[in-house]
Amino acid sequence: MAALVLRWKTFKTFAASCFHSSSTVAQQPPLPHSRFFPPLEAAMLPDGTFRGRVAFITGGGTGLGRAMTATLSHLGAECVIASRKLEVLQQAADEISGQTGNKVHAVQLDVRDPQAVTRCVEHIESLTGLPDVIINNAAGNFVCPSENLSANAWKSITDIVLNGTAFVTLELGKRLVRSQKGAAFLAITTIYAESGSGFVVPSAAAKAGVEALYKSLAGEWGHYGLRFNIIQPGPIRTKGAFSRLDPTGQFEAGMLSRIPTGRLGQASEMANLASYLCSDYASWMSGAVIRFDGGEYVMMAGEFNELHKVTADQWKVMEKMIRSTKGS
Ligand SMILES: CC/C=C\C/C=C\C/C=C\C/C=C\C=C\C(=O)SCCNC(=O)CCNC(=O)[C@H](O)C(C)(C)COP(=O)(O)OP(=O)(O)OC[C@H]1O[C@@H](n2cnc3c(N)ncnc32)[C@H](O)[C@@H]1OP(=O)(O)O
Ligand SMILES: NC(=O)C1=CN([C@@H]2O[C@H](COP(=O)(O)OP(=O)(O)OC[C@H]3O[C@@H](n4cnc5c(N)ncnc54)[C@H](OP(=O)(O)O)[C@@H]3O)[C@@H](O)[C@H]2O)C=CC1
Repeated sequence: MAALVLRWKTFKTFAASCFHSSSTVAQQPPLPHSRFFPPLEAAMLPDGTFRGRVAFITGGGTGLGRAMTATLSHLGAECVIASRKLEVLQQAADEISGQTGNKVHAVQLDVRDPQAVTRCVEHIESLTGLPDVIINNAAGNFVCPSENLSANAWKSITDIVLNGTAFVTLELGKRLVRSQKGAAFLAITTIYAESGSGFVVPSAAAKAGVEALYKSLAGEWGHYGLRFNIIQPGPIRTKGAFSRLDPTGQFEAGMLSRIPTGRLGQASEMANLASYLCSDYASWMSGAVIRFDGGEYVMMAGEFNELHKVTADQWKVMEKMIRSTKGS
């Protein structure tokens, strides 16, 4: 019994030193040069930009989805947010609506279920009419060595991200086409949709599929008045992402060091970009893929960017060696 208690105490100490939910894991401060890149939180578009418009946001009750909903609502949109946890959605809807004075509706939906998507869209149509803005933001993800992934784990992520986005996009798209009503679609993917990434393979594959879906429909459905754009965010602190991708917090410092702007992104910045892309100010933008990552992608890709570590003295030595080399 004593041994069991000791093992439990040891585990609790380990857990306390590891898990995000514990107060012992400090968030990394931004790097000093991030002062050159201060995030602006206020909505950048004029008041009323979305007045008379309806926006549908999947996963709109938490994280980035919630921030995008808040900004669109602030700019005058009537919003509908949908995901699995109705209580979370309802609380977000009430809080946002309380702040903006505009209606926010909460609708329970598991995007993996095509029949549920159809029912949800029927409900939205009767509630607000077909939306003018559709943001496919809902996602699932976790880090895991691929040799440990079960078939169901693969299916769970790809069903939410790729199939869920396709079900929502096709169900709404077909109705918009039939009604001859234009709309702006936006999908939230990630920078590794382009490069691929180990340890998040189902997410990488599904997000790449979402990008192909959106770029394809931008070509096919433009003449129906439908635009399709994509944002690839870099790291922005949300509970959903960080708890599943860096549960111990140990990778955050390394991540910051490879972001040239020296800080994580903020949800409000992402919300401003999303609002712009879904607004009439961007009516000539379709099929665009916007990387929004503080420069992280190119920093990781550039073969020589490691030379940041070279000191001034080391550069002198290296330069001397290079200059003294004659011929090949
Ligand atoms: C080096 C990196 C440094 C720092 C990174 C930090 C920050 C982030 C930077 C960039 C982020 C870039 C991209 C981000 C993309 C995102 O999508 S983030 C958003 C994440 N949000 C969510 O995931 C929210 C929703 N998620 C969920 O609901 C669950 O996590 C879910 C598992 C996806 C789905 O839940 P559900 O209840 O439907 O599923 P389960 O029944 O629980 O599981 C289904 C099968 O999956 C297996 N599973 C679950 N978890 C794991 C795990 N951790 N490892 C392995 N397998 C797992 C589970 O066992 C089931 O399979 P089965 O047992 O075979 O049945
Ligand atoms: N934060 C970051 O650093 C980055 C995020 N992203 C992307 O940004 C988007 C938002 O992520 P973020 O806000 O960080 O994380 P969250 O976990 O907060 O957001 C994911 C949302 O998806 C919803 N969701 C999950 N599964 C389903 C489902 N089956 N049906 C309907 N809704 C579902 C969740 O709600 P519920 O549980 O109620 O269903 C939740 O609201 C995602 O597309 C993510 O891939 C991309 C790159 C970086």
